[in-house]
Amino acid sequence: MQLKTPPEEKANEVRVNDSGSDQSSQGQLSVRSASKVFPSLTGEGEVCVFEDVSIEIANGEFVSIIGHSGCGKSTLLNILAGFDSATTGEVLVDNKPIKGPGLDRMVVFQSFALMPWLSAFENVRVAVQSAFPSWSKANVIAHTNRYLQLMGLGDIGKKMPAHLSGGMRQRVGLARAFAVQPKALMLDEPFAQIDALTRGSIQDELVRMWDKAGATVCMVTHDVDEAILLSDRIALMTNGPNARIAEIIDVDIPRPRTRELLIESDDYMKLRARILRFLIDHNRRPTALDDTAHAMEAYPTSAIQGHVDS
Ligand SMILES: Nc1ncnc2c1ncn2[C@@H]1O[C@H](COP(=O)(O)OP(=O)(O)OP(=O)(O)O)[C@@H](O)[C@H]1O
Repeated sequence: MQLKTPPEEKANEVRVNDSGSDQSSQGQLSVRSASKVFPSLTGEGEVCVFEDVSIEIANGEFVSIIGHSGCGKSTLLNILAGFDSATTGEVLVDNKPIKGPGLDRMVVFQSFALMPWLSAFENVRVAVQSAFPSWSKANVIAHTNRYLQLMGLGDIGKKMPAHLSGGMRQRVGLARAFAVQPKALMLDEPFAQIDALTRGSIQDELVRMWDKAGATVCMVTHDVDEAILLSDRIALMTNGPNARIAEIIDVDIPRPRTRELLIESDDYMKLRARILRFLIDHNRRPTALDDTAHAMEAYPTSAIQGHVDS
């Protein structure tokens, strides 16, 4: 079985973009002893969502974060994206403090976040133009078309987001994110609103793009199978308030991974059981959900089963 290029090797690759200039694929993310405190929603006092969270994500690595609702996964992603800041601790990209959003870190949201007044093509083109202001118009258009095609969107560029399915919209979101050639990509439950069959093919496209682009990826998901299918490592968070990263698990399953191979794999089964056990043990309502059947319901198998069934 062929192994994917290791992250450290990918990190050393030099990509040549359409402008002809070299762009190294650096994108190391560091979260060091970070905490986040919000004013309480009741208006009284404060709530520490997570505390003492530390994780180093290497250049080109794909890391997923899993934990129960409210433990602060999206908050952590927002901090990495620069939309918010940690209350204490350090959050760095390539060893430099993150001070705000930037085109070196693109975010793909569950809700797609496309500009509804622009066509699919324009959504991507505008981002490419902002990222590479010195490029000629022809280069920007060619680059935009290339990424639309890579996501299987060659024919739909003129369509408006409202006229696209959820799967198509998310393909545009991913094309836009990768077209900017960011150092790091934050994915906030990117497939949550997409039906299981479409999800499988977009996940495949995501892996293909990621493998080509060499960007670091940090993804939040509730889907255990999706995390195992896509990730190099999976960080498991305890419940909030005061959530922490309890453990970070290596996914030592060779790439390329297919759903068919995964369901035959003992390593996959063991890993899946380990993560589900963690989630059951950390459930807020242990008596109501303390069996695997309920956990399977809460953490769907769609990423694997949906595709195999098709
Ligand atoms: N701006 C804010 N002000 C106050 N509290 C906030 C703010 N943003 C998030 N929170 C609180 O922080 C906690 C963590 O929210 P967050 O969305 O990061 O959790 P999550 O793990 O991503 O949850 P889910 O899986 O449901 O998306 C929640 O209790 C939420 O109410």
